Amino acid sequence: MIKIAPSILSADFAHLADEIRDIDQAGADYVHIDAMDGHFVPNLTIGPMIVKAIRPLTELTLDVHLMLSNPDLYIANFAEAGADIISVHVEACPHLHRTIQLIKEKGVKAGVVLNPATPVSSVLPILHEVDLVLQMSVNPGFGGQTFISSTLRNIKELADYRRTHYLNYEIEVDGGVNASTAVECVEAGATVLVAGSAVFGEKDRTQAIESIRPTLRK
Ligand SMILES: O=C(CO)[C@H](O)[C@H](O)COP(=O)(O)O
Repeated sequence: MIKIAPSILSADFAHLADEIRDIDQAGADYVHIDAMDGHFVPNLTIGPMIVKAIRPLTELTLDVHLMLSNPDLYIANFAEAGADIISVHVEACPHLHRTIQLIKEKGVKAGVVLNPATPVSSVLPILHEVDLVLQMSVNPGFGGQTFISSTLRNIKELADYRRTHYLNYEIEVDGGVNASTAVECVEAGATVLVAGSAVFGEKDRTQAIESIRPTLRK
């Protein structure tokens, strides 16, 4: 089954608790939480305090995507706040292996993230250590952007590597995912689809989630 991870970046922050309960009842698998620092990406969003506030509202997996220049400084805070998965950008981690170990030592699943222009070769040495690889299909920082289809090549490469090396990491794709782009992502090998505006921009979240969840699987 393909997992759907609504990104709360597109939620109504004045009613965040209602938005979380709504996607929970609508069949979401993860709550995707984008933490941005105004330095690694040109936007400021969510910190550990918000993750802590969300934690008692749902038993869904809290999938935290750190778009921070120095993620090592904040991993403990996000883990203690209740994150289930913490993902860090390869472009932001000069000591990626150490950062991934730091996440795992906190008892949290570890993910590595690639920007659209980053080659898969940059994460090959860490793929046997991670639970998830997040392929950005837009340049990170904002919701509502157009899907960059050249990133499908990376998804295919990650899926091929997973198969040929008998690994189990999830392949998550984030940015411009909707009912039509979701099909190509899953055909390429993605197993988790992040969707912000395609879920929170719709009134009926059950229908929105089901229209994004393709039935086919590679
Ligand atoms: O990480 C992100 C932006 O950096 C968001 O999760 C992503 O853009 C989701 O929004 P949308 O589905 O509207 O493209």
